[in-house]
Amino acid sequence: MLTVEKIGGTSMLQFQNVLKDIIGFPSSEGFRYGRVFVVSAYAGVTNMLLEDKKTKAPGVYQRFIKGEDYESAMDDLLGMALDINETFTKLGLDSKVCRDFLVERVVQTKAYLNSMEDIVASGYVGRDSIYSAARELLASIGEAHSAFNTVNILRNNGILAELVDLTGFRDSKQLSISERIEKSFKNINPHEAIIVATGYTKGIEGIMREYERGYSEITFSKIATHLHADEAIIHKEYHLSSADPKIVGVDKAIPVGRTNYDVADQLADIGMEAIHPNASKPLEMAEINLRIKNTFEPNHPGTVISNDYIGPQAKIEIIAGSDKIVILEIHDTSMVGETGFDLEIMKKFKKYNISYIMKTTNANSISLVIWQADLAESLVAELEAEYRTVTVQEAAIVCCIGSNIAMPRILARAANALAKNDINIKCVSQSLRQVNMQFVIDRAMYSKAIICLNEDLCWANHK
Ligand SMILES: Nc1ncnc2c1ncn2[C@@H]1O[C@H](COP(=O)(O)OP(=O)(O)O)[C@@H](O)[C@H]1O
Ligand SMILES: N[C@@H](CC(=O)OP(=O)(O)O)C(=O)O
Repeated sequence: MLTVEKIGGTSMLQFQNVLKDIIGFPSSEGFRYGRVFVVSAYAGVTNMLLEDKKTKAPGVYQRFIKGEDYESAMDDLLGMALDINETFTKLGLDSKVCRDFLVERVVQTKAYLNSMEDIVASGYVGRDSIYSAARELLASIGEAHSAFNTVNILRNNGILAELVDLTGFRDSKQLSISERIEKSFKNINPHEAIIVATGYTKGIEGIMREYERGYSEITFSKIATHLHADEAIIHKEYHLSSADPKIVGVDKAIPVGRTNYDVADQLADIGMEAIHPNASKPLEMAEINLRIKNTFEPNHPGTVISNDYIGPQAKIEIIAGSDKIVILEIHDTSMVGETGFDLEIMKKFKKYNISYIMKTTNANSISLVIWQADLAESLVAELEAEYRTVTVQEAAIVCCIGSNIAMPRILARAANALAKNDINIKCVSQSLRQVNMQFVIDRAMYSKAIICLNEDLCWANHK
């Protein structure tokens, strides 16, 4: 049995639970090797290195690119990381060894950043490529720190453990992410020791550049497919739940239990943060099941995502959505009966590299939901130049998703739940495959909509 398991940042901060309940001790029941752990940085560390994921408060990287004092931000980061280390000494972490490792990385990174600053000032090299290298370099410290500590704690508890450092810190070889993973695992036998790999992988394409935050799930999914794992497991702060526990409350968030990769695609499309949008596809293609477990409920089997699962009863499994979208509508009376009208609009979307989330159409209008971050004023101007009316509204999208929702009344129930709560549906869509009903609503109503849909479609059936 070989499993590849990712441990999220919030769980890493509670390492006593990871050690006792997830990894265990050689003397404890059920302990086994054959496990590769891919670890994220401790929660908060990447925020300090780059910028806060939610509030965007600047970290070292943002200060560096703005020409501000990044060195003291780096010192603060080091202080915070060493404080985290202190909390683990009672678990067996060797303060001196772990401190020396971290200090060396931080000192060397400062030196790299200083040189980069000089190169940018010289004007000989483009800023963007230097900044993007700095972002990669800084991000890698978070996972190097947590992976190094993990191996140190495991060894000090009599557990055989090997570090696979994918950050390539002093490695000048130009390898892609997949090549580095392949090379690093060449002489590793996961059945002889617990393997701990950094969630950050250095590669010529740049894991930050390609996948942005949450990238450790990309490393995880690439390792799982490379090693042909029997199962890929993500250990997280919450179960994969019927709705975001932070919105509906943990008591109303029902663990999904089982679902399929079709549902995972729907979640990826709206950027649902519980799984990185690009992580599940390679696992699906390799026919590896993905299990999402709650670190703090170790005996609960969690949720298994597989290729062919169809729920035995028709039900909504997940309510998800986003309040970071806009709806764009093209209305033109010349559209009716015209062939290829949509094609011209799509050519513009392709030119701007925009993938839409939802599309609905009638005789003379086409509505598209896209990420607000993708909306370019010049695209709107181009559309306005060609079509009668172009409307853009900031909005939110809520989706009711399930592997088996093809049943009468379900759409009516969802619409009714929104109506009862005075939430107007601006636009609606459901494809023939019937796995996802999508509603565009007023942005201010987003949380209320998630709460009432979860209550009426998931919680009411669960009680
Ligand atoms: N249906 C859902 N089930 C579980 N979590 C969800 C769901 N929808 C949104 N989330 C959010 O996803 C977040 C997980 O974020 P992430 O940064 O990946 O955590 P971790 O540090 O465990 O990797 C949680 O904070 C939670 O609020
Ligand atoms: N630490 C990185 C990578 C990651 O995947 O973290 P987490 O598993 O905590 O979302 C980040 O914050 O983006």
